Amino acid sequence: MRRSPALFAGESISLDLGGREILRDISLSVAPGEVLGIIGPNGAGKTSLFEVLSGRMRPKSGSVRFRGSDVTALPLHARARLGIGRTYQTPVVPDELTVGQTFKAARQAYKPYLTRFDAEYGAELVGLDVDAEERTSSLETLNRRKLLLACLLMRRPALLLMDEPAAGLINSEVDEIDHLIRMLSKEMNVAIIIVEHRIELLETIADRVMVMDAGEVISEGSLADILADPKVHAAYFETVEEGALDG
Ligand SMILES: Nc1ncnc2c1ncn2[C@@H]1O[C@H](COP(=O)(O)OP(=O)(O)OP(=O)(O)O)[C@@H](O)[C@H]1O
Repeated sequence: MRRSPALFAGESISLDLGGREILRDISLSVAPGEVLGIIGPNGAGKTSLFEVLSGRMRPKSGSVRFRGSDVTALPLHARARLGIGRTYQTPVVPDELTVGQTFKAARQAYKPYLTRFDAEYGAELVGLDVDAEERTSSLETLNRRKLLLACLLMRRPALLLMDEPAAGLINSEVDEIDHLIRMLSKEMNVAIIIVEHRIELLETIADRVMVMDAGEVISEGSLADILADPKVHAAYFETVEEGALDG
């Protein structure tokens, strides 16, 4: 299959933290509209890789490229302005604010300031149906995730880095997130890199999957390819209970 040119790429990324090697020579790329899934046992380095890709950490070596430019030296907020959005494993909302105030803060986070219509567009995309006067602290996990995602989507990002977007959700809610990710990638051409523990979620949404273990990429390909890879089984069965990769 011929792949479209990369929108975003990490090239030979290595990272040390606290004197330990956390990431070693990791390369990846994603094209517009493509979903790349990243899995790996606990401590594999998935979140650390996101820190480097999003601009919260500088790698020891290697580079990050977006739309052909080297963005390795740009911090998170500068990458956000270019069109890179990131979501976190825990959906931390601004507790003191209402939903409406949160949208307003997001609209005015940086110039050009967005309008109410942009905020409505974001809320509509994610299907967020809550009162603007409601406090964000009273929202359930799914609506917290939707609110934070809406705040990103109102700026129409070209790339989303999503760290376990289904964490803390029940099955029907996971289906909603799954549907949303497919809509964003396939209908709106957003490139998405998603860290996910639940392999069944990747089955329906990921075009390709990359497996990490102990700071390295140990396998890459379709979900069927990586599930058939003995290296992946070895990495999982050494660290998680037997049967985690079945089904
Ligand atoms: N600030 C830090 N200083 C030192 N070591 C760190 C730091 N942050 C993470 N690590 C270590 O880096 C390794 C990779 O952690 P990371 O959180 O990136 O893995 P992960 O694959 O996201 O794991 P999980 O699935 O449990 O979230 C772990 O061994 C962790 O202890």
